[in-house]
Amino acid sequence: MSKLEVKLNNMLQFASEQEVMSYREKINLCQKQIEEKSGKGNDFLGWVNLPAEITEEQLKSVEKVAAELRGKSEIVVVVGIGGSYLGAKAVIEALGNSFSMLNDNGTKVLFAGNSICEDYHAELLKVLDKHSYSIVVISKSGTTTEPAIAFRLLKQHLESKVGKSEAASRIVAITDQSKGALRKLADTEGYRTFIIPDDVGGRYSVLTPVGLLPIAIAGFDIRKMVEGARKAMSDTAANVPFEQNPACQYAAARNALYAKGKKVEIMVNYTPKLHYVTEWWKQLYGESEGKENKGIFPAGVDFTTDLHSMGQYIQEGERFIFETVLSVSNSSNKLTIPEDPDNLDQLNYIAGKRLSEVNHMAKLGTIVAHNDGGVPNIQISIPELSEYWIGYLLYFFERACAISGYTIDVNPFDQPGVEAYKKNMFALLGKPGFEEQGAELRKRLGI
Ligand SMILES: O=P(O)(O)OC[C@H]1O[C@](O)(CO)[C@@H](O)[C@@H]1O
Repeated sequence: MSKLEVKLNNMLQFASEQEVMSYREKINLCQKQIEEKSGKGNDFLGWVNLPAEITEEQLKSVEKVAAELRGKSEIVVVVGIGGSYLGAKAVIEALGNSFSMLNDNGTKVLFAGNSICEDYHAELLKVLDKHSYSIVVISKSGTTTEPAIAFRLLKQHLESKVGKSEAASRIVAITDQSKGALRKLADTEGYRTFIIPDDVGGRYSVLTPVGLLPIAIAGFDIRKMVEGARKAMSDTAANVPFEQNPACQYAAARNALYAKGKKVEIMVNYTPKLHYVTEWWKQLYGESEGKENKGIFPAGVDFTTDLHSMGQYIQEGERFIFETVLSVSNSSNKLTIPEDPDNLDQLNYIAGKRLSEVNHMAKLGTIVAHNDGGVPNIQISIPELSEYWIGYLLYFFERACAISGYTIDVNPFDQPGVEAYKKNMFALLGKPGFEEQGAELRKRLGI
C-alpha cells in the first residue's frame, strides 16, 4: 500500500485499544495547540508549515549552490552537530549506495564537528590534503563548541591550501539571520549564507537549508523530499481525525505504553541504511520529551545485526521497554539465495527466495518472540526508500513528537538540560568568567 502505515496490533495486549483511544481528547487538544500556536514553545513552530512554505526561489538557490560546490569539489565537508548534522546524515545514508565511498564518480559528503575526536579530525585533514574540497558550516546558535573547533581547523586548512579569497568562495555558512559568532564571521569573511529561521529549532530543521543543502550536494532530489513532507503535513494536520491520523496514532500508542511503565522505546530497523534515521529520531524525541523528570527514553537497534548482541536483553531482560519497528516494504534491488548442490549450510530450503523475504520473516518472527517475552511492538512502515518517502517520514516523526511532548505537558521545543555539560566543560577548560566553577569542579573530580 502506498502510504505510511502505523500498526498497533502487536502492542494491544499490553495497552488496550481503549487505553490508546483514551488519549484522543488530549491529543486533539495538542493538535489544536500546534495549529493555533497556543501551546508551550509556540515561538518554535516554524517547522509545522515549512514544507508548504518553501518557495521555488529557495529551492532554486539551494540547488544552485549545491551544483556549484559539486562542480568544484571532490569532497564537501559538512560541519555541524545535533540538529545541524543528523537530518542530512540520516537522509544521505538512507538514500545513498552503501558503498558510495568506493565509487570514483561524484562529490562525497563528509561530516565534521559532530565530535571533538582528535584522531577523526586529524585523519580528515590528511584526506583533505589530497582532494579539492569545500565546506558547509552549520550552526543555528553559531556558538556550539564542537563545530566551532572543527570549522577553525578546516578554515585554516582550506585557506592555506587555496588562499583566503578562493577559500571564502568555497565556504557556505548556514546560521541565524543576525545573531551569533558564525553570522559575524560569515559577514566579515564574505561567505555565502543560508538562514535558519528563528522559529525552527535545530532538531526540526531538516527541511531548511540545514538539511536540504547537504542532501542536494549528495545528489538527491530535494523537491521530491519536500513533496513527501507536504503530503505528510496534510495527512497529519489537526483536521485529520485521530483514528486516521498516523501521527496521532503513534503519539497515543507510545504514551499509552509509557503509562504502563514502558519507559524505553527502542527504534528497530531491518536495514542498516536507516541507522542514522534512528539517530536523528533519538535526538528529536530525546531533546523534545526528556525534561521535568519525564519522557520516554529513545534508544535504537539495527536488526537483524543487533539481535546477535541486544536480542537477549530485549527478549528476557527488564520489562520496561517497547519497540517501534520501522520498516521499508520494498527493496530497491533484487537478490535471491542461490541453490547449492552440497547444501552443507542447509540453506537450500530457502534457495530462490529473495533476501527481503527472509528479512521480512525475521522481522515477523522477532515481533512475535518479543511480544511473548513481554515487549510491545508498534509498527511503522513506508513503501520504499526514496526522497519522497524519507521527506514524508521525517515530517511524520516531527509532528508526532510535538503532539507527544504536549501530551506529557512539556515544552517539546527547548533543551535547557544540554547547557549543564557545556558549562562544566567551559569551566574545566578555563574559559574566562568560569574560574570559580572550575576550581569547584576540579575538587569534585579530584584533579
Ligand atoms: O546548530 P547549533 O546551534 O550549533 O546547535 C547544535 C545542536 O546543539 C543543541 O543546541 C544542544 O546543545 C541542539 O539542540 C542542536 O541541534
